[in-house]
Amino acid sequence: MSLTNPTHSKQSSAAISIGAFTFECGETLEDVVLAYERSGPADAPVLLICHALTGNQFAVGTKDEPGWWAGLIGDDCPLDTTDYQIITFNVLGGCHGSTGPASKRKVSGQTYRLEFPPVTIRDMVHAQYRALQVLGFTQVHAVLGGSLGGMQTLEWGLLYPDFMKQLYVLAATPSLSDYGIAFNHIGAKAIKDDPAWNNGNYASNQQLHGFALARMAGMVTYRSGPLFQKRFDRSRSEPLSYNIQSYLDYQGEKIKDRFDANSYLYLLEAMNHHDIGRGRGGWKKASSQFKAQLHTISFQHDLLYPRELMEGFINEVPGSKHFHVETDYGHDGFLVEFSQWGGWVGQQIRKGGKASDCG
Ligand SMILES: CC(=O)SCCNC(=O)CCNC(=O)[C@H](O)C(C)(C)COP(=O)(O)OP(=O)(O)OC[C@H]1O[C@@H](n2cnc3c(N)ncnc32)[C@H](O)[C@@H]1OP(=O)(O)O
Ligand SMILES: N[C@@H](CCO)C(=O)O
Repeated sequence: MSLTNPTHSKQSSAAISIGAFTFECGETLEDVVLAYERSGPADAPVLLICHALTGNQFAVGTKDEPGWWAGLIGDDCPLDTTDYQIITFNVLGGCHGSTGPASKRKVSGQTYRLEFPPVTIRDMVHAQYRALQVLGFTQVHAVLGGSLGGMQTLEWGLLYPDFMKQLYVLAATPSLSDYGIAFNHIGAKAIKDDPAWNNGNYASNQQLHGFALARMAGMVTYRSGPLFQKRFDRSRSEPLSYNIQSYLDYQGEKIKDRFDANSYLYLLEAMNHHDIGRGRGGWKKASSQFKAQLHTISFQHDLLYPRELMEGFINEVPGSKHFHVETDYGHDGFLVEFSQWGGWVGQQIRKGGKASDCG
């Protein structure tokens, strides 16, 4: 294990080797590495955070580059780093330091690209479990995550039901809806039909116009009509271009700078395949197998994981709790407006203690 880029005495990022790992598909990779971020006192109970599709291990980040849950995590914040330590892994199949399609094979030095094994949500969880074992943990206090991170959280509760006391699933359902698969299909097709993609052997992410299109289609489902209406209201900065158009163009270009297209394809496929009922007699039967207390949070206007689907699921899980957030953000509500729902999470974690929010 190597420690790199520590930002202050209580926070560090590193990568850990879990050795040979056999995927659900039966393929084995010899030297699998998971990158992770760790904050808070080393002897405190662990809150394990699972990231979403284009997320990474930097949930906390640094002062100069705050992480994607920086407003939720910290001293006296809902995820309180005076009482808990926070650990976040970059998923197996990701592109921020964990082994994935953009990684190089150890012996030949060749990039895996499409020779990387198909990765499932269950593979991601098994790999993180192995990494936590290597780090010396036998239990965590809670597992939390939104979207793809919520799918991992659900699988954590079923694959390792005694490993945690609580689960927090934000904006995720027991399986991905046909509506979700439909948009993933449009995104995947936009990438694969781009000649520059070249069957995964692209010279550079920057050339992939199809990747930009995939992100643009995704962004429409991560936000909502009301948000776009309030933000843009048919406004234009140029005579022939609406601001919603330049916004989507901008988001499409931005993804190419921060994510690998093959990794994106693998993670879309993992989301499509996600189904807690697979091999467990269906999702209702699986729902009875959680031992940790399950908490779910839905977000108004979430087209992909709507409130009705989340509540239909949670009603099957005895002792579980649900919180619905009124927001214009839709699905991406789990990345913003922490003051709306962070207090509820903090209160549940602390079992009725103070419900602070840090901004
Ligand atoms: C849990 C996870 O792991 S998910 C991973 C987290 N993801 C990320 O951190 C990256 C993805 N980012 C996001 O999803 C968002 O930034 C959020 C949800 C964190 C915050 O969203 P918002 O505050 O609504 O900002 P949003 O991303 O929609 O847009 C702002 C950007 O669009 C640009 N923009 C806004 N309007 C326009 C326009 N009309 N034309 C061009 N660009 C525009 C802004 O300049 C800004 O640019 P910047 O990102 O370079 O600063
Ligand atoms: N907008 C987030 C959530 C997608 O589910 C992301 O890009 O990861």
